Amino acid sequence: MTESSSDKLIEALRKAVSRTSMLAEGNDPELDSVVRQIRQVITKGADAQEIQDVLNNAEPLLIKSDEAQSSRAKQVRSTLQELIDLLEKQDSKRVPQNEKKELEAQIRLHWQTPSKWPHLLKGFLSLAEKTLTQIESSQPKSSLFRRFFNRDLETKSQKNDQEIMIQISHTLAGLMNNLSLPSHYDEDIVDLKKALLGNDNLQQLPGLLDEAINLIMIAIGKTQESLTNYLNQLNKQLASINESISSSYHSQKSLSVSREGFNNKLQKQVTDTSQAVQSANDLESLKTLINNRLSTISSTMTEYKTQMVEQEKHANQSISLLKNKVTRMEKDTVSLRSLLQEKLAQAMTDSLTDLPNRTAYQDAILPLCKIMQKTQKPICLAVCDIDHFKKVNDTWGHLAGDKVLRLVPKQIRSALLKEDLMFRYGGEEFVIAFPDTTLVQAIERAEAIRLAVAKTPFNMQGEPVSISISIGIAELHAQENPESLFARADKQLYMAKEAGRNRVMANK
Ligand SMILES: Nc1nc2c(ncn2[C@@H]2O[C@H](COP(=O)(O)OP(=O)(O)OP(=O)(O)O)[C@@H](O)[C@H]2O)c(=O)[nH]1
Repeated sequence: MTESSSDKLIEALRKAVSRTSMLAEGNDPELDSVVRQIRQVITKGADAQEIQDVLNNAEPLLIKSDEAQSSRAKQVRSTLQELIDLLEKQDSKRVPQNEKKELEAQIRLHWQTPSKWPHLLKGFLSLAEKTLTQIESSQPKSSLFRRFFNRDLETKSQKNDQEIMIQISHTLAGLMNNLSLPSHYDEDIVDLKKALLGNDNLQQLPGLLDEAINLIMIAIGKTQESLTNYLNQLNKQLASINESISSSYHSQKSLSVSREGFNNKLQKQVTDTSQAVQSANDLESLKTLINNRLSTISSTMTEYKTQMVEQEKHANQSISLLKNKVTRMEKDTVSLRSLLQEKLAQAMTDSLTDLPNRTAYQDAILPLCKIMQKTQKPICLAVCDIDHFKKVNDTWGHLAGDKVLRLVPKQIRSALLKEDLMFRYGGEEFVIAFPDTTLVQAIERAEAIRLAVAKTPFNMQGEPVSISISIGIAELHAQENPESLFARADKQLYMAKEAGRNRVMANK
């Protein structure tokens, strides 16, 4: 995993966790589907960009849900306060002030924490009981507490009590409206609301209050279960980030000390987070804990990134130096190679005729013969020599001789196929290789060459001069080497000269 994608992933996870309280609720079907999507993306180990995209889509819903939760919390706070006020209305002197102040302090502290709502409601229940007990002891005949549990005859004070009870019931019913529970609890809520609103029996109030608390507990319980699953997945994600970084660290041994420190640090942070998640037991503290942990991990990552950027800078500088050196070396090699090729070509080329020279012949003839032998194709060699060339030099001068040496190969070439290879073997001697050519075909070709030269009108200092060539030919035998082939062809040339020149002789 690269640093930037790790950063992105950390950022995405941070965002996800900052919404943990909403993600865990699972009460809004629309939000539920988004939450499921987010979890799937995280569980399958998608990359940071994918997670980011899903979270971005979820953002408006999460904000909406966040606002809904905040308004529910406000509703809970005002409901509890209304319930306390109702008790006070009954008989302010009978409400135990210490307990009341304690309960109000608890409400101020915890009204925003859903997991504390049942606790706050129980606090109210206990305050109500204490208040009513005191009323009972001071008014034994018309005890509200007694009437709470035993149907009594209607009295003036009972009337008052019933009014208060109705108000309490309505207040609780209002709270039920705002209690966000999964849809399969809808029926329970409706039943409870009906019971609360239609209730004229004081005795049933504590039971209804308990039922309300139970429903809240169910909501909170579900939230905690979802949150625990979510955090477990999150924890696995953190461990996998750690593993990726750790394996990436191991694969780059050169960046040793700083990376080792970073790796240990990160590993410890992830382990700590894992342990802390296990031991945390309420939503709010889990949310804060994960946020803090991720923030620490994020800073470690940033620190690591800075170090890596620095190291990368150094590495880039070295690489760039190395690259320049290699480029220079490559350029040198290219120019050296072309110089070498040039020299080699020069060494292989005859400067007077521009034909491949004897060295080139020796380089080419062996592989050529081998290929022909291997493929069982015929190959013939012709050795050509200008007749009485010494006389040309002697009569017309060396420059005229050079001119003849340049013109004769051109005439020879005119009678060759493009596959045929011609070399200046030395002095006034040329060698021609006829690949894939039988002796009969080669003799025909040589005859054409001889004629082409003989027919060419050479002109020396304004005088027409006849030039001819003699040719000796041999065909390569199976297993024969090029030296032997040349020797047989050369022998035929000698015989052609002996026979009177301007002729082709072949070793049949
Ligand atoms: N102008 C010129 N003459 C060359 C060159 N190379 C070799 N020669 C001359 O070619 C001549 C070859 O002579 P010989 O081998 O005796 O040949 P030849 O007797 O004249 O003729 P044949 O008996 O028919 O082969 C010599 O005089 C060499 O000096 C060259 O590059 N330029």
